[in-house]
Amino acid sequence: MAGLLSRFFGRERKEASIRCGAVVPAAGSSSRMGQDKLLLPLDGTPVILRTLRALEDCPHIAEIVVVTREDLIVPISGLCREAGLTKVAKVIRGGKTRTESVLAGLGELSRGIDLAAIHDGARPLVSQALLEAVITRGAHSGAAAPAVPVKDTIKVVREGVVERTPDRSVLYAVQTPQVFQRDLIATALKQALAEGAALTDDCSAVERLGIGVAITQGDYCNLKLTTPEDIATAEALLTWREGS
Ligand SMILES: Nc1ccn([C@@H]2O[C@H](COP(=O)(O)OP(=O)(O)OP(=O)(O)O)[C@@H](O)[C@H]2O)c(=O)n1
Ligand SMILES: C[C@](O)(CO)[C@H](O)COP(=O)(O)O
Repeated sequence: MAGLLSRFFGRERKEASIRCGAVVPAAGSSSRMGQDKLLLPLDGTPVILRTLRALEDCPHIAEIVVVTREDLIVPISGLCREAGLTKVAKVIRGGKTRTESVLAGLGELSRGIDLAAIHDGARPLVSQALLEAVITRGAHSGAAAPAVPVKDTIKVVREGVVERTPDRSVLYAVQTPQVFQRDLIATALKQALAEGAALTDDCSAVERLGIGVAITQGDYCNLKLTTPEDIATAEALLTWREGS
């Protein structure tokens, strides 16, 4: 493990020199939303455009690779062009699973970019403060993710019956972007794929290697649009943020 850590985290970085590539998985099927969520207008602006604008505005991000479905390549490329986004280098086809989509995107980042921020296309409300914190931490520690403490009491339920109630004080809901040394996350995801592990986030691949992921402060506003009521929540959050 010490060998792995020194191989991936060996070099100290200075904040000024951070050059991060963003990979945006956007190749999902929106099955829980019931309609294609990435092109849905949120206060008049398509979800994916809000997500990409937030990444474009972050000074640490040098380039963006969007990974999407075949049928969305043209519409998303068009939106980026019309909006004048200059950091979106490629819009490519994704895979059957999120892990495959992320791996495809990592492979398309330019040579010389050795830090990757993986951010869901479906998280359009990510703030500049959150991006700054997690990218800086990822650059220093090799693996970082934003998270928020869970607010509800969580139950482990099997066959409709509560099995146990985990201690809430150690439970966090993890968000994106998740930021990693590029070789580390590529190696971790390839290994997870080869071993047939079904992952719901990218940190899990790194955790499987026994490597710690640092947690930075997440934001309850950085919600992932998953089910229909999330759209109404996101619209309300936008209005609330503009007023504050
Ligand atoms: N094969 C896949 C599956 C998901 N994603 C992306 O991963 C992010 C998080 O996934 P989720 O919100 O679950 O999106 P969907 O997979 O579209 O949703 P669902 O599971 O309800 O179908 C989304 O931006 C989604 O487009 C991807 O790039 N490739
Ligand atoms: C990566 C993620 O957004 C972290 O919260 C989340 O795990 C994606 O999960 P989903 O099953 O694709 O909704």
